Amino acid sequence: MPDRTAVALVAHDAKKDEMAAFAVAHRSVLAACTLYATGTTGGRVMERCPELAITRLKSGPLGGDQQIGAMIAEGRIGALFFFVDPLSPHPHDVDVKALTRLALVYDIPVALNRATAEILVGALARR
Ligand SMILES: O=C(CO)COP(=O)(O)O
Repeated sequence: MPDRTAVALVAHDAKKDEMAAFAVAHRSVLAACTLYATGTTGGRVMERCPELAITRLKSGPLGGDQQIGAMIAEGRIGALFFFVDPLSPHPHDVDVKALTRLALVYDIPVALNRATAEILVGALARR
């Protein structure tokens, strides 16, 4: 069983402002979770929410997406918030695909956009 209290935050560059705003809006729910993030996303969220303890992994293009994917495979992540930019090319597109694929393989809740994230964070709040 995945660690249901552990949450990963990932956002493409064009979605980082949205991820930071999402974290601000739901900081109390997120504070009750064990938080992991890819490097730049984690930095941006911590700028806005310095009270959140976030373990920052490598930046996505440098392996951070793969690190989170490996944690999912190990049962160490219970939910993934991954704000995807569908309108830009990404040099590490294969890593992005691998991360979302592993989230499906291990059947963890995944929010790929803000609308779904609002629903998922509500579910986390009720746990
Ligand atoms: O590239 C990413 C997702 O694919 C996210 O990585 P950063 O948070 O380091 O920008």
